Amino acid sequence: MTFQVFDTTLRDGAQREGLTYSVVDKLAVARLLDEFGVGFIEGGWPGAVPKDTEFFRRARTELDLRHAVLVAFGATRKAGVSVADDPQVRALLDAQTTAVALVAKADTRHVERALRTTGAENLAMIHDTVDHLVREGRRVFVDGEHFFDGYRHDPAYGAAVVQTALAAGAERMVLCDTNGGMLPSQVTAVIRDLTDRLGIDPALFGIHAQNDTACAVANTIAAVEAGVRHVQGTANGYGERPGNADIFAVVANLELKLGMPVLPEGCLAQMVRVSHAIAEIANIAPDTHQAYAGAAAFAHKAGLHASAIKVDPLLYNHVDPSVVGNDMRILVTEMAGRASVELKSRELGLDLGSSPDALTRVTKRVKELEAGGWSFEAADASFELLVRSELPEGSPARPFTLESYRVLVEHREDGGVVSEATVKIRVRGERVIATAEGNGPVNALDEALRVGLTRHYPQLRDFELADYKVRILEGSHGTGAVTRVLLETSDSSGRDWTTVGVHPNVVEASWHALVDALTYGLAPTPV
Ligand SMILES: CC(=O)SCCNC(=O)CCNC(=O)[C@H](O)C(C)(C)COP(=O)(O)OP(=O)(O)OC[C@H]1O[C@@H](n2cnc3c(N)ncnc32)[C@H](O)[C@@H]1OP(=O)(O)O
Ligand SMILES: CC(=O)C(=O)O
Repeated sequence: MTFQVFDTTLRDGAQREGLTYSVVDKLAVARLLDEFGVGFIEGGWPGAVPKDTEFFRRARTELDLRHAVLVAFGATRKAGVSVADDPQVRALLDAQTTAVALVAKADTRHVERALRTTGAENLAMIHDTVDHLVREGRRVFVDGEHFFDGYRHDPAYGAAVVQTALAAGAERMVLCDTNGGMLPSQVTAVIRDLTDRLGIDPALFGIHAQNDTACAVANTIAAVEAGVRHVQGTANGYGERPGNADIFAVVANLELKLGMPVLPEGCLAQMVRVSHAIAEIANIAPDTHQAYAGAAAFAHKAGLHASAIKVDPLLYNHVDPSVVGNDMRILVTEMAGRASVELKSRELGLDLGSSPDALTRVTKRVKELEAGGWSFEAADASFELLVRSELPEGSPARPFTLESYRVLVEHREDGGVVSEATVKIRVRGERVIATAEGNGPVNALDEALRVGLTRHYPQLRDFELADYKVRILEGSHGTGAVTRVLLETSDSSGRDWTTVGVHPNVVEASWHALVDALTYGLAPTPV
């Protein structure tokens, strides 16, 4: 039976607190999911959510999906109502998708207490709705809500729901862990028991796992190992409460661990791009530590890791990062050894391997500086300048030498606060005194330096201070607190680079980061 990858980013994913898609967002996410190669995209609940009705209307002309089938989601008919007269069911047909997913109650406690009807009427609701939609030419998937809880409570009723849905023509019966409370062993036990009880192929089942025990991906994989051949999930695990099974981790595990080619050729490598693009649309910062797709998924900090990676990257990576479109990164911190520093330098295009003394000096220097509060992990440009200073060719010359700087903060009677900075510097043999105002001391210093330097370095006009982060670090070993500043600079060519400065005084810490930023950015040979 064909394996089905069913994405519900636009339905269950949209149930995440704080996430709201516009119709245009939904169309863009659907295109991305299609590029990732999922087989089904559940677009929302037409008739219940006006935006979803509109999404399906526009999808008809604006989406040209290559891999995926669009699915409209809704509920079984209401109790005591004829299916043909149920406006929600009508709305599902009006969405004009080839496939429909129906949520159906599968737990007697929900039937009796939430639906306030009988088990027999709920089975009739399932039968009538599936039958009606199939007769209207739809492929129908039935999501058995609270299936696992319900089955553990009353297995005979859970089995009756499955039989009813499949007999009425449902293509797959999706077993839902709606409250997300299952563990993998419990998922396996229910599927085995259900399969034995009904004597049917578990490939007819699907799995939809919420993540309340942080086991959604594991539960999904357990279901597949028990024979299920339809998996549901969402991009980056977005969803109701803690979320849903992360479709990226599910698919990568299936392809790379279980050897099941569930995506079209070449699509797995789109993962990181698609994951980040969807995060961008959802306006949620990508989770750096997300398995497979996170920027830190293959980032190595420990010196011992790096020393083995130098021999063979796979010694410390569970898969080759490039198969999911990710990269391995070496982080240089206080935990670095010589191998980490050498590999990181190589990543930056510098050869420390043939200068063992320089390698030792840089490693020692990194450890000393990190002990004093510096952090090179996110400040590649400062690290690169440090490495270059130890190489025979030396670091790029500072674009100026400092005589002094001074910063004033003026609180004005009208409530305005203005900073003013004066720098006295030597640029190419010339003494320059420059003054500028800014909205803060660092901005004023940056402006004053630009005033003083731009005549000699016109490209400075193109530099932009993109981000500025300050962290106060507790003093250790009896020293006072220090301030660490991370400065991100960018230019119009798309280059961006981060520098670090540390000092008890925040302005001086910022100054160090600023000087590194200009030195790096103005280096004659781009570094
Ligand atoms: C497990 C899941 O996450 S499934 C997805 C859930 N998603 C959503 O709920 C998002 C969209 N929902 C909505 O916009 C609204 O809840 C609507 C339009 C569906 C319903 O709104 P309302 O008519 O105001 O009803 P309300 O939300 O209060 O209650 C749901 C109704 O559906 C009924 N219902 C619940 N589950 C089912 C089901 N599986 N099959 C049929 N009817 C159901 C309830 O009994 C209740 O009926 P009642 O109004 O006759 O008591
Ligand atoms: C259908 C669904 O989202 C659930 O049961 O969790």
